[in-house]
Amino acid sequence: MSKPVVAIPCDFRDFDGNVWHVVAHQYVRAAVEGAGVMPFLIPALESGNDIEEILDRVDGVLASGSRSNVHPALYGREAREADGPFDPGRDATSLPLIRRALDRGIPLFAICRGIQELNVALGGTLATEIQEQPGVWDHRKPDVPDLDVAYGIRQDVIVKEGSCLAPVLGAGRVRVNSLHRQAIAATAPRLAIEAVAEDGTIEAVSVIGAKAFAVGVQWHPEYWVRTDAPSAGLFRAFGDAVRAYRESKLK
Ligand SMILES: N[C@@H](CCC(=O)NCCCC(=O)O)C(=O)O
Repeated sequence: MSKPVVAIPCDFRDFDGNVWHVVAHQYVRAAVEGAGVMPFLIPALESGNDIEEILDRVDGVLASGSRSNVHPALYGREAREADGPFDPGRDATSLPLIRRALDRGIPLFAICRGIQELNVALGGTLATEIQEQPGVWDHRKPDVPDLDVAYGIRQDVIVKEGSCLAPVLGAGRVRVNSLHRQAIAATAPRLAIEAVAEDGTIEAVSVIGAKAFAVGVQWHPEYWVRTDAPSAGLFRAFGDAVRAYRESKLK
């Protein structure tokens, strides 16, 4: 069987004097090495992407992290300068891709910005600058040049008994990394909370009644997929779901 294909929505980024459609290498590497799938990078177009045509051609969707934030207007809030940076092309691509993948039973794995997109796509809201809330830790990306340090594993999340993730990660404490300043505020009605941090931050969700694997995590399993067992387990589970979906299409 040829390798299954997974759509990864790009960011629209401005650097080196041009604008680019990009995905960070760690997500591509984890898709290839951790999930055993072929990545298909989707341009971050504010209009022009045919979501159904894309989904006709893939066996999974991987919504990656990004320093940009989902635009607050998408969850009914006024946008302030501090809520940025924004990426309307990413929003316009990723949110409909998530919604329609769920409708069509195409496996979905949403990471960091991805879990926030999943929550907003299904009607939830986000909180920003969560470290400013009483009792909430600083979950932001450490301001260091070394990515291994920035993505260093440094906090516990507690995986709920009986959750979708419990068979993959084990229920209870799991060590993860953390690089975010936003988080789920109001959880979308169709989402079940799978894991939380000790400060109450929602760290993982699953889609209630999903036809296939449909999980979002706030941390970054892609970064240590080669060496960290929980990270590898998540990508293996996603890859298995993608292969099962592809086989079901071939029947
Ligand atoms: N922008 C959102 C999501 C954070 C995220 O995806 N972080 C990974 C990228 C980190 C970086 O390169 O800066 C938030 O801040 O909550």
